[in-house]
Amino acid sequence: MDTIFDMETVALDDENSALLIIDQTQLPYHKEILHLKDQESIWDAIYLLKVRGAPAIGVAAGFGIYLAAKEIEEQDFDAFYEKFKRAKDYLDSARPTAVNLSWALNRMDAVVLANREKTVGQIKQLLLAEANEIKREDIRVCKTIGENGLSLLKPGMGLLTHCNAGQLATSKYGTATAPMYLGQEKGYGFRVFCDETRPLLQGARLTAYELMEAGIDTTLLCDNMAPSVMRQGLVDAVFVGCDRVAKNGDTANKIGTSYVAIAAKNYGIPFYVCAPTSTIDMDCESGGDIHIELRPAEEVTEMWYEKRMAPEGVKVYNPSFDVTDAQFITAIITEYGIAYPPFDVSLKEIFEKKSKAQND
Ligand SMILES: CSC[C@@H](O)[C@@H](O)C(=O)COP(=O)(O)O
Repeated sequence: MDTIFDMETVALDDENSALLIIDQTQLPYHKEILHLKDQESIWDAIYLLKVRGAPAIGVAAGFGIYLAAKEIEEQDFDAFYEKFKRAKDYLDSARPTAVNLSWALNRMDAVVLANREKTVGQIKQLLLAEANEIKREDIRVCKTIGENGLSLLKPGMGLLTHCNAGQLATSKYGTATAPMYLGQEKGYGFRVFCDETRPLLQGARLTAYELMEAGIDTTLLCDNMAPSVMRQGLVDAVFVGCDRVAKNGDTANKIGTSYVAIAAKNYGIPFYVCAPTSTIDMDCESGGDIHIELRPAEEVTEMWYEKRMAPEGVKVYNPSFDVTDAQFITAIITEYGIAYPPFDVSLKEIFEKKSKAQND
């Protein structure tokens, strides 16, 4: 168990009824696998960002709700479903912004409802199969996003990313990092700048760590440095992940993403959002409808310091995400192709392509 690539971000130990995750709050210095056996610890792991990143949260939710279902003793469908629904709503409340959490739980719910004529034992087996499929799909989807993203790049380019939309935020490859990893395999020699991403430093602790483990030329930036390196001509393209993309292309991602997008537009640098279709919410009209998670003040004032840094009693505003307006986004890279503005048209086409592929 040497590098992050030998470990799985999220896995199921069915025999011992446990969800296994790498504790991301301990990285990069401690590689610890947590064995989560009850719903409260799974909820906590999501809320406390031990498992994080939209796709990885979705995979964890799939396995998590399967484990909850497995524990339900009732054999009568209605009694089983009542408890299942309660467990689903509970997990769904762990974090509000990444749509993959409710997307995965709704997918599992649909399996239960479509099989109400079967025995509860059979339904549990179908839930296991669906949770495994959510994970397998995530791996396939990230690889295809990587190939689509790489088609836009040339060897030797300078790339910039914000937050962690890497292997640790997904089951494999990541989304924004997938073109970087695939490029590395082909000897593209990218130079990657990663923003530290305050307040939780996912860029410094996680992205820098995983890119370096893959042997990629990595430079860490404080969050206020991106415009400076862009002005010096060191950045040819920006790649970021996302937590929810609205129908019009407005995109919620980790706080700070929107200012990177605004700076990129100012310097004429393409700004790409890497989005599995599971993260595109066609029921959400625009960024204004996205629920932005507010997190505890201590993450800003205390968490990364030996003693409290900010004055006692200061008011703190700590939103976890911001919305990048569609006008600053050059393209949205999905597993079904690359969507260009106007996004209300191109995203619709992406979903038409998806439903055609699923029906063929
Ligand atoms: C492929 S992960 C995409 C996003 O989920 C990621 O960039 C991000 O914003 C994660 O936020 P986090 O609060 O760490 O879960």
